[in-house]
Amino acid sequence: MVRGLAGMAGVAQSVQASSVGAQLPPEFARSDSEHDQNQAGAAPPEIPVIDMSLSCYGARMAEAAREWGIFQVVNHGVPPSAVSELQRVGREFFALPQAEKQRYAMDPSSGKTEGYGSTMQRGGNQKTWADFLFHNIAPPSAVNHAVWPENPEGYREANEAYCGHMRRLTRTLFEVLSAGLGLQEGAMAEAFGGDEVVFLHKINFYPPCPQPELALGVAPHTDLSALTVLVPNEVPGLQVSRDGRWCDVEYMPGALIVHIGDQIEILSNGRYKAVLHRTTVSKEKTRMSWPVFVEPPTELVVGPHPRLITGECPAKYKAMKFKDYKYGKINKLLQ
Ligand SMILES: O=C(O)CCC(=O)C(=O)O
Ligand SMILES: [Fe+2]
Repeated sequence: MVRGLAGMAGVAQSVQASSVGAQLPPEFARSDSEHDQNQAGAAPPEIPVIDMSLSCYGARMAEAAREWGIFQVVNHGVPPSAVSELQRVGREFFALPQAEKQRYAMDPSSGKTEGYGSTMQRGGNQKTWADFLFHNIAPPSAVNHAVWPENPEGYREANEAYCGHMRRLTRTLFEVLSAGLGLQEGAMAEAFGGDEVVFLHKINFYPPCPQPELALGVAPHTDLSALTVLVPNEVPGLQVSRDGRWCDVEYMPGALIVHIGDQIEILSNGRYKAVLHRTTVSKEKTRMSWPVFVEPPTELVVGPHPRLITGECPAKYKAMKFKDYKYGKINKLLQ
């Protein structure tokens, strides 16, 4: 499995600034192995949609986490106004002049992993067609408001309001997914740090690309997080790998997309699967997405839950501090 990482090695130059020519600059071209594996024939299977207002949704959600590692949720309780306000401030931030966005530039080489940047992946040889903004939104001890944009107006309020909804939704997802493993409802929340669980907000901005069939917005990867809750805009592009083919995630107005990340796969000792995914880009349209990565605090050790290690099913993963896992994955030392 390719275990790349979305968007950690940032460079200040923006993709938006590169998107003027008729041809794709060569450093953005996909490698051969990432060209479409879609075969002709049967229609690809559809990503599960879970209606959280139904009484029996828990079993379906657990099944989706086992079989797919991704699902969409509807009737999730996050008000549409909170989502549209989050999208508005994100759109308006990316519409600001380059110099203003640059004030928030990230610089991972000096330890500044939050802020604005462009993705450069796989040893820096291949760029992906995306600009982004990263910052923590919770808990308060992990938040640095200096990297939150001052403009547009309402940016902070929109992020804080959305964060409250993410905390509530995540609590429910953790409970349901714990129960699906035969664990106590509170097991997952506790294993990922209780009130100290970290919410990292990212905004992805994929401008129109002159040769979209040659480029990718985000290269194939699984998320480092425990889970990720993502709002897309209406432009399709997210794909997940299933039985050797890439399946499109259909845009469903009002739905949120939940990815199982590496930490839940590890905690569940492989019963739930972190989803391998990537994004394609469009020739005419700007795609945007707003993922919130729900992560353990950096010093917390995550490993398979003791109740899920048995004689028949020994531990499949090494327990380690989240910061060591992150470092290892970013530097491709794992696997
Ligand atoms: O834009 C998307 O839909 C997915 C982005 C993604 O996978 C990521 O930022 O980790
Ligand atoms: Fe991702």
